[in-house]
Amino acid sequence: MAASTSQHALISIKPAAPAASFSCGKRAGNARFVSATGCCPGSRKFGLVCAANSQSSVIEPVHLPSSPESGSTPKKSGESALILIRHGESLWNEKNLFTGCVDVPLTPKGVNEAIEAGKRICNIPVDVIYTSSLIRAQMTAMLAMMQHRRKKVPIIVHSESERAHQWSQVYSEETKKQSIPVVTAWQLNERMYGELQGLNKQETADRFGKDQVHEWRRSYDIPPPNGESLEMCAERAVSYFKDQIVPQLVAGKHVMIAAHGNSLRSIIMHLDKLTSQEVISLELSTGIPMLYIFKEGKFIRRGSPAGPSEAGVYAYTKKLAQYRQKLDGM
Ligand SMILES: O=C(O)[C@H](O)COP(=O)(O)O
Repeated sequence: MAASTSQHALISIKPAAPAASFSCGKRAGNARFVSATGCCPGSRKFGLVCAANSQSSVIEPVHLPSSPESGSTPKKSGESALILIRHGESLWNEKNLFTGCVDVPLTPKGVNEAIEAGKRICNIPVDVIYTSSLIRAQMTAMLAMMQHRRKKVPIIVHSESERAHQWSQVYSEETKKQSIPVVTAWQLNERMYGELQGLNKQETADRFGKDQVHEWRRSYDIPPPNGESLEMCAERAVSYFKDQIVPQLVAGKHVMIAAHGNSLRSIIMHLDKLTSQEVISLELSTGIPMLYIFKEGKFIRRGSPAGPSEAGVYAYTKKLAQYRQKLDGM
């Protein structure tokens, strides 16, 4: 199997390994997730506190935005929207370099992708945004939200120190209603690509063989040299999703996650119950939003909203259609 690029498909399941068939909602086979048991040393590196210590920064955003009167989102509606978006093209995507946890910004094309992604989701409610601690995901989230018709202001929640937290408080309830908290979490970072970080993907394939490089890039449990496998990435990303993000959805909050090819692959693997064989073929394009509806404890995949007026998304759920009508009336 040739090393595949992840640039051309929204969320495509390619015919990869023999007998790997994809069916949405199929039970997981040998996919397994282990809860993170401690703080990643990387949390210090990124200047962020670990999940266990950052409860307030994650929980607090629930109080920040909106009430139904503010044109925001219905509470306890029994369903919530979950938007996943891989960051737009980065400078190292453009150069075809392994990036991992190296913190590089978007290219102009990536900026455009983020803006276009924002247009696709501009009618879908968002109450809280989660991004990784990396600038390419944060830029994508911000640029996308600039397109939203509700025109709320995304505000990064700073939790790196008590002072940063205190000094970024907002003292107007009205202003808070017009804001969307943006929670940054290292757990959503791209998989750490180890000694491949900074290497050219094509040159690496030429040197080590394309099968070896494909195994490093797409297998579930084989890590690149001194890096994280998808399984290791899932241990932190899926644990964070379950511990911090699912409670928001359960509380009726609509959530957007801007993250990375592999941290999102691990979350999608969990949501769609893909097996470790099936996930090999899962590819995510840069800057394409994907919508899930969380209802009665289940995640229903709705694909990618094709545009701001895509009928299917709004026809599918009454609540989204009502939200859209409200925006039309504003
Ligand atoms: O970290 C990277 O290089 C990319 O964001 C993802 O790379 P991959 O498609 O090789 O996993």
